[in-house]
Formats: sequence, structure tokens, C-alpha cells
Amino acid sequence: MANIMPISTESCKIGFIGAGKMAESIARGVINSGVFPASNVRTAHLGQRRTVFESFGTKVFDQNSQVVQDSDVVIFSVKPQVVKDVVLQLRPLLSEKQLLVSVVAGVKLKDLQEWAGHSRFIRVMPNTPAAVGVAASATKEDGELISKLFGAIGKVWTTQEKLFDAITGLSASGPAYIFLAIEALADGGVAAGLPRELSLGLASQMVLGAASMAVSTGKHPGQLKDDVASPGGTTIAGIHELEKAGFRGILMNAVVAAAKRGQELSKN
Ligand SMILES: NC(=O)C1=CN([C@@H]2O[C@H](COP(=O)(O)OP(=O)(O)OC[C@H]3O[C@@H](n4cnc5c(N)ncnc54)[C@H](OP(=O)(O)O)[C@@H]3O)[C@@H](O)[C@H]2O)C=CC1
Ligand SMILES: O=C(O)[C@@H]1CCC=N1
Repeated sequence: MANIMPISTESCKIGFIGAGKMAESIARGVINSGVFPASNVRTAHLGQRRTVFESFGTKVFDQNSQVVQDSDVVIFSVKPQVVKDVVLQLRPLLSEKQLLVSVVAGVKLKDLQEWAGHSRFIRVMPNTPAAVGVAASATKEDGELISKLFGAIGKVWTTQEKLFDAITGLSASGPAYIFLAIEALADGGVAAGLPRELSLGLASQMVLGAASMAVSTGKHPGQLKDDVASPGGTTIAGIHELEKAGFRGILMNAVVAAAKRGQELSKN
């Protein structure tokens, strides 16, 4: 990388290959943060995703090739099953001046680099809360630009690629587990007599508050749990039910199953 000029962050143009939910989350988050203007963000789509991206100011081309030709940073955000074909198709257009980023689950950096014929490739594993600026992203390399880009939408960790499948199973898939929990907790509130809207609002705000406490106090979650559970009180009665049903084991199994699926995807 010694002979490659760094990309200036002020004028940096960011292009998404794949106009799906993850690209939208990152694009919205980056634009809302104010670090990169909407006019610097582009993607390509011929269907209704065009309107979604155009609605927040993103430039939308017809072809992936146009995105590559008009971007300094190209973020591959297509499904793992198609990424090889997409990278191979775009290979003739890629320049060593560009920084390539993959957010694709499972697919290894060495394969991406080989398909692209390009060494300046970085893997990032974000999550959809990127759109509201609380992403947990882990990057293989933490260049200034990647830090700025993903730092604009959340917290960034730098780690070894061998941990990426586990990270995917925990922090990338994890928001879905928590959305499921919020929905189920709200159902519980409704079952206990609350109006639906109030129940959903309370469940969502409670999860936000609990996560904020875990992050901001630095206390062990077991301690925070003990602080809530009064002797002979309501909380310990609820916890007893969760423990009888294997709550902790179920969450652990979910992370391990998702990580395993990530490993399988790398073999496609
Ligand atoms: N969703 C998430 O929370 C996370 C996703 N990821 C990763 O992000 C990637 C994208 O996931 P996600 O956004 O959820 O998936 P989506 O299905 O929402 O988005 C995929 C997008 O790729 C488009 N696409 C398909 N084929 C091509 C092609 N040949 N050229 C250009 N675009 C194409 C699809 O278009 P069309 O709509 O026309 O099919 C769609 O817009 C995946 O690899 C996933 O592993 C990583 C972390 C979290
Ligand atoms: O479910 C998936 O495969 C993608 C990757 C991580 C989150 N969503």
C-alpha cells in the first residue's frame, strides 16, 4: 500500500454495489451524521429501491459500472451468494486508487482480493442500527477513512478476520434477536393488560435504557440484574421463568448457529 495515495475524506465519493437494507442503513447513517454529504453517496438500482435511496438525496445510477467509475470507496453490499459474480464482472473497472469494502457475511478477504485482483480491500461487519448511529462495526484494517466512515455511524472495533463469523453471529445478526425480544416483551405487556402502543413503547425504551446502562456504567450485567431484582419481588419471579425455559442457553445457541452459518457461506 506504500505507493497508494490516501483518499481525501472531504471530497470522498462513496458507492454502494447493492441497494438493499444494509447499504441503506449505512448510507442514511453516514448522511445523517453530516460527515459525508448525500451528493457524495451513490448506488445503482433499476427497481423500487431507487426511490428509497433518492428520497434521502443519494445519486442512483442504472448500472454498477457507473457506481464504480464515480466512486473513491466502493462498498460491496450484495448477498454472499452473488458477490463473486458481481466482483468478477466489475474487476476490469476497479482501480488501485479505490478502496474496496465488503460488508458481506461469511466471504473471506483473500477470496474477495483474488476475485477483484485488488489488494486494497477491507471487510467490515456492521449492523442495521447504523442508520441511527449506534452501529457496532468491526474492521479488519482501520484506515483513517474507514474509521471516519463507520465511526460516523457508531462504534468501530478493529480485529482479526478469523473472528468475523462470530462477530456476524453476535452483533450483525443480533439486532434481529433483540427486535424479536422487543416484540415478545410487548406481547407480554398486552397479555398482562397493556394497550399495544404503550406496551411496545415501554418495551423498546426499556431495551434502550438497559443497553445504555450496560455501556455507560461499565458494571457487569449480572450486577445490574441483581440491582433490579428485589428479594421476593416481581423481577426474580420473571427471571425464574426465563431460567426454567433455558433463556441464556437459547441466546448462546442463536449466536453459535449464526456464526456457523457464516462459516458455511464462506464455502459457497
Ligand atoms: N441486513 C443486515 O443486517 C446485514 C447485512 N450484511 C450483509 O450485507 C449484504 C447485503 O444484505 P442486505 O442489504 O440485508 O440484503 P438485501 O437483499 O436487502 O440487499 C441486497 C441488494 O443487492 C442487490 N443485488 C442483487 N444482485 C445484484 C447485482 N448483481 N448487482 C447489484 N446489486 C445486486 C439487490 O437488488 P434486488 O432488490 O433487485 O434483488 C438488493 O438491493 C449481505 O452480504 C449481508 O451478509 C451484513 C451485516 C448486517
Ligand atoms: O442474515 C444475514 O445473513 C445478514 C448478515 C448479518 C445480518 N444479516
